[in-house]
Amino acid sequence: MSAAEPVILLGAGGHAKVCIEVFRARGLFDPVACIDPYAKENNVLGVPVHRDEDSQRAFLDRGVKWGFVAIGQNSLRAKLGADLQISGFRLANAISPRACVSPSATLGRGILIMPGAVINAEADIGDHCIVNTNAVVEHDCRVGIACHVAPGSVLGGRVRLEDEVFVGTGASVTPNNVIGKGTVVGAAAAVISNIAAGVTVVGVPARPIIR
Ligand SMILES: CC(=O)SCCNC(=O)CCNC(=O)[C@H](O)C(C)(C)COP(=O)(O)OP(=O)(O)OC[C@H]1O[C@@H](n2cnc3c(N)ncnc32)[C@H](O)[C@@H]1OP(=O)(O)O
Repeated sequence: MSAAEPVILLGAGGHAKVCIEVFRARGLFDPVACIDPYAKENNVLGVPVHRDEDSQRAFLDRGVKWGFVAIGQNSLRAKLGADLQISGFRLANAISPRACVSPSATLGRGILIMPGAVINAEADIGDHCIVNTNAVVEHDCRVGIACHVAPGSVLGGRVRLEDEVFVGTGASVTPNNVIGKGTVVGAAAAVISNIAAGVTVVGVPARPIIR
C-alpha cells in the first residue's frame, strides 16, 4: 500500500477535529498541520497548529501538495478553498469509509463526507461541500458549491441547492425543490416548496423568519 499523502488543513477548531479523524480513518491523506491565525490550542488531535500566515507557502515549498479547508462557515470555506488552489495546492476530499457514496455520484474537490452519510445515484456534490454525519442526499440531487448538509438532514430526490446553502440539523427537503443561494434552513425544518435565495426559513412547513 502506498503511503498517505501529507495534507495541510486551514482551521483548527471542532470542525478540523472531525476532518482529521475522517482523513485518518480513510488513510489516503495524513494531516500534518492545522493553519489558523486565531487558534486557541497548539495542536488538534496531535496535529500541530501554525498561526503564521506564511506557513502555507512553507509547506508548499517543502513538497506538500494537498490542502483542505476545515472551516464550517460556507462562504469563508469557499473563499479559502479557491485561494488554496490559486496558491498551488490541490484540494483533498475527506470521505469517511463509513459513508455510502454511489459509484454514479459526482464529487467536486475539498469535500467532507462524514460517517453514516448516504449520497445516492447520480447525485452531484459541488466543491467545498460538507455532507455531515448521517445526512442523506438522494438520487439526482444537485448540491452547489460550499453547501453544508448538516447532521441527520435529508434531501429528497432531484433537490437542487444553489451555492452556499446551509441545511440545518435534522431538516428535510421534499423531492424536486430548489433552494436559492446562501439560504439557511433551520434545524428540524421541513421544506416542501422552492425557497428563494438569501433567506432563513424555519418550521414545518418551512417559512421565512420575520424579524
Ligand atoms: C456538527 C454540527 O453541529 S453542524 C452545525 C449544525 N447546526 C445547526 O443545525 C444549526 C441550525 N440553526 C438554526 O436552526 C438557527 O436557529 C437558525 C439559523 C434557523 C436561526 O438562527 P438565528 O438567526 O440566530 O435566529 P434566532 O435564534 O434569533 O431565532 C429567531 C426566531 O426563529 C425561531 N427559530 C430559530 N430556529 C428555529 C428552528 N430551527 N425551528 C423553529 N423556529 C426556530 C426562534 O424561536 C425565534 O422565534 P421568536 O422570534 O418567535 O422568538
